[in-house]
Amino acid sequence: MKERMKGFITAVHRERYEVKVNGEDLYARLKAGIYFIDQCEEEFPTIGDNVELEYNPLGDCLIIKTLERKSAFSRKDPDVGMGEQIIAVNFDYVFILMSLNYDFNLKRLERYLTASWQSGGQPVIVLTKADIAEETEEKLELVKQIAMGTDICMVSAVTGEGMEQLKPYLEPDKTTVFLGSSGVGKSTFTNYLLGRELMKTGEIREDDSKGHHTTTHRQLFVLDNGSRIIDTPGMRELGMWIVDDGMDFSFSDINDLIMQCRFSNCTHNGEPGCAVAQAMEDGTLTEKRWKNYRKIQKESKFQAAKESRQQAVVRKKSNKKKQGHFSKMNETGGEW
Ligand SMILES: Nc1nc2c(ncn2[C@@H]2O[C@H](COP(=O)(O)OP(=O)(O)OP(=O)(O)O)[C@@H](O)[C@H]2O)c(=O)[nH]1
Ligand SMILES: [Zn+2]
Repeated sequence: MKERMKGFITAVHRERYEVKVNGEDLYARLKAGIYFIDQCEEEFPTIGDNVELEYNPLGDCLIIKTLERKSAFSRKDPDVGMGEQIIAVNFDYVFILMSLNYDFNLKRLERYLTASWQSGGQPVIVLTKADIAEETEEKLELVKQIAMGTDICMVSAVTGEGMEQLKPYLEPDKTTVFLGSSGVGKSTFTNYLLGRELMKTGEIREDDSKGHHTTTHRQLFVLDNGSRIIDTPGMRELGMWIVDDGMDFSFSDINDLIMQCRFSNCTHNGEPGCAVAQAMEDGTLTEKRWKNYRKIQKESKFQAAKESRQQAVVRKKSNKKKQGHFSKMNETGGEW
């Protein structure tokens, strides 16, 4: 019997995982007989996952089980039918970043809050760019009205003001993810917390199967006190998705109903076998909630269309400045 151990995934490469096992960094692979079989019951591990593995003193360990997650952000993945794409797991806090100027949008904040509560993590509202904000008192009042008890911090990554308010969350062994639209200052904020240039230190050199070096971006950062930050590209996209199809997060009960309608193109206006109508009849769905769903759905479509137009403009501008360079996109993000 091989020795079994528990580990924590700190990085995901193409086929290998970096795992912390009893304080030691090891490489691991998925055990094929468990993960690559038809009807595999294990979730594929991702950064932040706790796993069980078979220790191999001579080479890569073998991951045999993905342990239960205490929190997760996922998204329905259109490429895998009904499948789900896991974005981040096992975080304690979700910092919802919103800037106090261009990005200030209460509807969106509401959506981020709902998504955060549903993820199992605890949201904390972080209002960024306090150094250049105007009408801060008024805005803070508005945020308080929808925050419903969620802590609110106002910070600047440029002057450092307000940062001490985040200390109670950024504790050793706690994990935080950031949620927010492009340009709110996530990179600047992460750099501030790390106290160094992320782009310079965040790169991993990896040998691919043909011996070429590839560079990927590190996605789990450990602050000096041992507190962890997960920063995956998926978390960045999630911000946009929540605004796009916020429905998937806030109204999962209604989504489940809609999937049960007899006709896949049911408009829920009296068709036979409509699960929405049925639920309203049994009283499991109130008319008020249904109306609210319809209303937000309409707004979210409108908002998504507006944002994709804005994004297109920003992209065009930044491509002109520098052919699609990523860091340039970050900078232009702050201009609108
Ligand atoms: N004045 C001021 N500017 C800031 C602050 N934080 C970020 N910025 C600026 O805002 C712009 C966008 O910041 P980023 O950190 O790149 O934003 P981001 O959220 O990482 O953007 P994406 O990478 O597109 O998701 C940059 O020009 C930053 O210099 C702040 O606290 N105060
Ligand atoms: Zn229906």
